[in-house]
Amino acid sequence: MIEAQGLRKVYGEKTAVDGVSFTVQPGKVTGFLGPNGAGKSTTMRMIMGLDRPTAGSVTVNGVPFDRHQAPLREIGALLDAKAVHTGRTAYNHLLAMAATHSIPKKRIHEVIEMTGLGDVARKKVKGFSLGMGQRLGIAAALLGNPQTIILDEPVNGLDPEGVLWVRNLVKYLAAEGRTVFLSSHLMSEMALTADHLIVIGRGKIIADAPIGEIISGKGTARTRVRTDEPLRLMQLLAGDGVSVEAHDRELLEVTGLDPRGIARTALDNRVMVYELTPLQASLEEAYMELTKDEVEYHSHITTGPPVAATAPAGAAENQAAENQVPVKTGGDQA
Ligand SMILES: Nc1ncnc2c1ncn2[C@@H]1O[C@H](COP(=O)(O)OP(=O)(O)OP(=O)(O)O)[C@@H](O)[C@H]1O
Repeated sequence: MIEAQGLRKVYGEKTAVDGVSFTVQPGKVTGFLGPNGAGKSTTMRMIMGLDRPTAGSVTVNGVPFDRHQAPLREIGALLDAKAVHTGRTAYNHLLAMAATHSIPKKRIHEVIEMTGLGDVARKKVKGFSLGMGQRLGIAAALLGNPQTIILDEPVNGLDPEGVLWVRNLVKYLAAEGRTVFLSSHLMSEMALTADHLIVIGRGKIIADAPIGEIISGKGTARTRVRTDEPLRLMQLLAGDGVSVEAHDRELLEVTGLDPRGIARTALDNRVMVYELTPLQASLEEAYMELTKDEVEYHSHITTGPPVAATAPAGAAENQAAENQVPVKTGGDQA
């Protein structure tokens, strides 16, 4: 378990982490999300005793990292895959780490096998690809068979097989009752991997909840509707807080009204509907909504969106249906 209490880190004028408190529970994969510069790496470094907090405290399995007699056996971390002596072979890198904790050679072979490094274990690290370096970092994190594992961007540079492997590995480790804390900017991957999320923005915790709660609490629920009178239904549904997009001649996507409300309107007006599918918001949408005011480094989109057609109720639908172009209509339009 990882427990942070009022954890704060100030670098000169910059408050990187602003008094955060959270608990990372065993038996779950906890994702750590936040925009660039939000304070994720600084928090992870403080957990690992690599940065001293300006205020507050953080413990790993009940004890601050630097008070553990054998820290590698308590917590394993991949923070920077490049922080390796590149003149050493992968095996010797692990051997040097193992020697500090009297970890037997058998365990080195186990983690090499587990991380798929068997063929390159005797090769010098300086020739390693990004993905091989990540695998070695994960091998090092697992070396002491620790109860708690922290991985900062573990899938960075991994091929699809490697991404799947990390996903299954962290789920397996959590299922064994270990504490797994990982960061990633890949929302789709996080959605498949994490049970719980902690979201940080500008050094402060902005969400700490099970992933399902975060998605349902922030994303906007939509409903896919199939009907043979899309234009009529579009006009009937559009109103205050309801927007409707036409996707093709028969398909609408409705935001702001639940399937029952859509069915009621269709029935009252004798419009036949032959599909009503609730669409769950994605983690990416929920995350963007959560962090929209917390992003320090904004991108500026210079090209327009691929689909530009938006219109008030009744205006552009005919054109859209003809062209089979998505078009929005409804009360939330400007
Ligand atoms: N050693 C340092 N000296 C000064 N400022 C620092 C230092 N380390 C981090 N910072 C600043 O603290 C803030 C938080 O940085 P941190 O690396 O923890 O963010 P992050 O969430 O990990 O970002 P990213 O997703 O880009 O890796 C940033 O504004 C960063 O510039």
